Amino acid sequence: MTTSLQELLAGWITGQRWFAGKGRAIDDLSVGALTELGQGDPRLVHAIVSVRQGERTTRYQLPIGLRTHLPDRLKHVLIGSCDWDGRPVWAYDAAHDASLTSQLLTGMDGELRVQRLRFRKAPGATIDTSQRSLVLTAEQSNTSLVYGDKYILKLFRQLTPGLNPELEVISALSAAASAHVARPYGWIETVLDGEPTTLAIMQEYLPNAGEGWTMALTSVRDLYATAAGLPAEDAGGDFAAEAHRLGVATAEVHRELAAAFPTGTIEPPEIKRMTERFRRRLEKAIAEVPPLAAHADVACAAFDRLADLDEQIPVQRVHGDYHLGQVMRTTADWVVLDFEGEPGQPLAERRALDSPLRDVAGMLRSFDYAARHLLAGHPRADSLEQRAREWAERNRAAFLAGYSEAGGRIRGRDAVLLRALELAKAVYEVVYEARNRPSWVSIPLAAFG
Ligand SMILES: Nc1ncnc2c1ncn2[C@@H]1O[C@H](COP(=O)(O)OP(=O)(O)O)[C@@H](O)[C@H]1O
Ligand SMILES: O=P(O)(O)O[C@H]1O[C@H](CO)[C@@H](O[C@H]2O[C@H](CO)[C@@H](O)[C@H](O)[C@H]2O)[C@H](O)[C@H]1O
Repeated sequence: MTTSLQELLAGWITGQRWFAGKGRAIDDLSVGALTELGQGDPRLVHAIVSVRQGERTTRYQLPIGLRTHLPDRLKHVLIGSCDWDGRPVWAYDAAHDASLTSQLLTGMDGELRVQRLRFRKAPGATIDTSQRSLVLTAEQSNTSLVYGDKYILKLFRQLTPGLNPELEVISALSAAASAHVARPYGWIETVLDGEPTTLAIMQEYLPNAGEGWTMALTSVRDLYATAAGLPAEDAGGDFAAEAHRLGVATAEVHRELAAAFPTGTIEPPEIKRMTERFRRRLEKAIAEVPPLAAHADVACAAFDRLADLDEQIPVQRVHGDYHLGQVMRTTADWVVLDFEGEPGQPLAERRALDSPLRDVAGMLRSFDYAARHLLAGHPRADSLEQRAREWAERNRAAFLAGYSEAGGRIRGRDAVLLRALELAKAVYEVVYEARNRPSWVSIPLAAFG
């Protein structure tokens, strides 16, 4: 008896890093759309599957490879054996097969349409279809393929109907000649629930760039290793000049976003509603992570002060999930990645206008994270606490100075909004860490001190 592709997928999908419903049984897996992207051997098939677990149904995108003979190099991504067109074949995760992923490049270059799949090329782009792909090992909720040193293609695994905010933003900023985004080359889309839905985005790959988070940690490590008493500015690997430059880049990105998309203001009654939302999230977070209760008064005091703010707040499109892991330093400047907004939020919310200070708050929190995350389990944690504080303060101040000097607005009572946004982000982080990295919960908890 042969196993159906459906049965194979149900057994395989739960073990994938990007599968969001780990730990819960699958009640049903159905293949919603199956598109053959070729006829040969190997052959590429694009599947969209719906996975029902209890009340929740989630759709995932799967590029599946089919071969009659499976080479050793693909055995680690085997899904199983099934019948296809009356013949037994091996099915495997095609993201790892460069001889099949090249079809994604040629598809975009030729603006291919197959059934409901539509391959698109960015205006004015030329795609070099000879590039071969490798899967990025740090894959998390999505799968990224790097083609040579030219392109990076992000395949969204979990699908949400609608235009992806990332594509919308990088297309607009790239058209406005921004120095702070990696230019788009193409994308793949389909229609889900009647809405055009982005399946993958291909951007320029930044081959010699350093990740902001890694660079910041290198600096923190240097400071920890420096003799006590030596000020941060005299320790090797000081990051403050980079933090300042990042502040400048952030203000420029905000200016570009404000020029490319609508802007507005929110009035005091809406500000009150916003603080009520913050309070509700705090209550839910406390129910999930009880140690947060000890800090509730600090957060509530900040939210109260915001609720009393009797002035308008300017709003515009923002990044929405801004932190050091989302920025890369090229030899020329800082480049911002991943304009997708906060994962897990509905698309409408992720595209909604917001205060640019929300991004500023996100990055300020990230400096605190970088300073403290090496403390967990460190034998000299107590004595290094002061150094961590010093590093965070120095880089937060440099970032804010760069942001203001480049025209980013932080004046008057903006500090009240910034503080409330920082603590709202810390509440989000407490829940995020409790779910994903429980040993890190102490980092956002320290934000309420
Ligand atoms: N244009 C790029 N050039 C080089 N590396 C990139 C580029 N875009 C992303 N990366 C690398 O891929 C990682 C994940 O990218 P990101 O867009 O944040 O994906 P995810 O949504 O899965 O977190 C980044 O941290 C970075 O190391
Ligand atoms: O996966 P994304 O990059 O979209 O963002 C999520 O994961 C981030 C962690 O990787 C998380 O950020 C938190 O940890 C960072 C260090 O790893 C730190 O710099 C951030 O300040 C902190 O919020 C992010 O919140 C989450 O949405």
